[in-house]
Amino acid sequence: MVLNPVISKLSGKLVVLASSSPRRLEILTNVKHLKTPDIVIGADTIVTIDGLILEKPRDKQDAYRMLSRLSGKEHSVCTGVAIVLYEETEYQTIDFYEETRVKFADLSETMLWDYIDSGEPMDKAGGYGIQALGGMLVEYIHGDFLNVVGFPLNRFCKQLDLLFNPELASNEVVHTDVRSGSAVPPVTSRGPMNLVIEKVHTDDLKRIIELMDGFKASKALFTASKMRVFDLLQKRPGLEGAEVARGLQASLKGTLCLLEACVSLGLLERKQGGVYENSRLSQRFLVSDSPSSLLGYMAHSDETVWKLFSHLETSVREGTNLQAKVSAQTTNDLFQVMYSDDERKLRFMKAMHGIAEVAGPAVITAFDLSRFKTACDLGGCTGSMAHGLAKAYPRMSVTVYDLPSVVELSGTFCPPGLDNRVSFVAGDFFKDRLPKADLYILARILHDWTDDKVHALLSKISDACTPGCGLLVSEIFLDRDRTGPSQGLLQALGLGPGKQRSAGEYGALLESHGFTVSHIAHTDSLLDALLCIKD
Ligand SMILES: C[S@@+](CC[C@H](N)C(=O)[O-])C[C@H]1O[C@@H](n2cnc3c(N)ncnc32)[C@H](O)[C@@H]1O
Repeated sequence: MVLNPVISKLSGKLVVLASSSPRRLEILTNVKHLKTPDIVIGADTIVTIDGLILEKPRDKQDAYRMLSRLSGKEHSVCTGVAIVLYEETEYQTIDFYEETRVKFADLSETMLWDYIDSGEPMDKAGGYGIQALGGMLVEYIHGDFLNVVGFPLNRFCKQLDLLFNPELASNEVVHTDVRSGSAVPPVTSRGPMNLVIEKVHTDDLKRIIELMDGFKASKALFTASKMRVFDLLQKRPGLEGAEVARGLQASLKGTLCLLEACVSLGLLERKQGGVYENSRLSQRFLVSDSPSSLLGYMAHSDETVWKLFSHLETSVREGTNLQAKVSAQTTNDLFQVMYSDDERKLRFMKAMHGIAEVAGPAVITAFDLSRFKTACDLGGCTGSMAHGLAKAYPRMSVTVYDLPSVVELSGTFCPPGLDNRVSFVAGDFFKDRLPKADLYILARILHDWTDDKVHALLSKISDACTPGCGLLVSEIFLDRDRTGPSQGLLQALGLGPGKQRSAGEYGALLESHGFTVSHIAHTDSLLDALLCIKD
């Protein structure tokens, strides 16, 4: 096909590219000169692999997750394009998508991080740009190269050809939607230019509103969880709104609003006949008897964290920690504050248990720990991680070490059958002698403490270790430049005296106590992990 005659159909017309992508703008402006307003072209590109859609990475960690998922595999790049053509009082829409298969080479950690640190992945679907540095990640492609860059020019021209030369239309399937101005009067009365909402603006607007409304979504989730909406619908799927209201002993109007909000958030589904069912998400995380239930974490977030965050401004202004703000206690030990109330303590333990059950398996299996025969999980709380370790490593015995008031309640969380290899020891890891072990674990411990306290604890662990002993640290690792992940940076806002750190910062602390970092794993789960060995 000779492209130029087709594309020249656009000259003399003002074409609005409804996309913020500079790459699409470049592809289109290279082939035509834009003048009068008649056509809007919208396009968006996604990358898909193993049934997952990868859009633009939120932050470096997200880019890392995407690129390591793509490493060594073939994936699809799909660009959807919509062309809206205005002619007098009518407009016509054509939409299509183009798919290109791309195979990535096996990427080393260094290559991945060098590429992420170049900053290139951040505004690109799938986290790479094939036209620039990202080209070095690619082994081969099948299909249109420009489609991977962001705009399938060849297919676009074919569609224009069909549009301007309909007599040449082949059997190709084109979705065309012609509407008359009289059918949609408000549209035509405003004129075509008013219809052009730049995608960049709508995306930005959506993002900012989403952030502003974040608290409403959280509170709707907390409330539905607290009122056991998901448990009710798990037991009795397919209830109507009025039946749910009766089951919850709540008002019909309020219940319907809550159910509809939950549908919009993907927590519930409304089926034919207007009945409600749990979505996959709520079946997995919001039902009490699910093994991955996060209801405990939800209650802690609602009852404790939510209240703390209502003091955020004061804490930022005064530099005080949020815990101290609400409790009026002078101690810097947030656990003394947290555990001063039994109900709050149990809620906290349930929260820790829920997260450990969900995120623990990725940490436990991030490295081969089979050479360690005894482990001690310092601050191991309910023993969730310890039971996971004992299950994953059948020759390992694990001691859970935590404060006496925690150990006295941890029995209620124990799964049956494994108790002989998991034991609990009560003590204070800053003051008391640590149990002997080949492997020590600090899961979500160090972020709660200042550097001084971290040094004190690491020094005790180092003294308890013989050469070859391991220490596994699991935390949310911040990116090297502290620009993400936001989950870690938001957690830092609610911390007491503690601090979020990068893997490099943890490594430096550990090395100052005679440990050598052996492996770092950025898991796809909530927590990352670092394994180091005593010199
Ligand atoms: C944030 S939680 C993490 C729990 C668990 N490691 C996990 O990942 O689910 C911190 C734990 O450290 C324990 N802890 C705090 N101070 C302690 C101390 N001085 N000695 C022993 N354990 C302590 C707390 O009781 C709590 O269980």
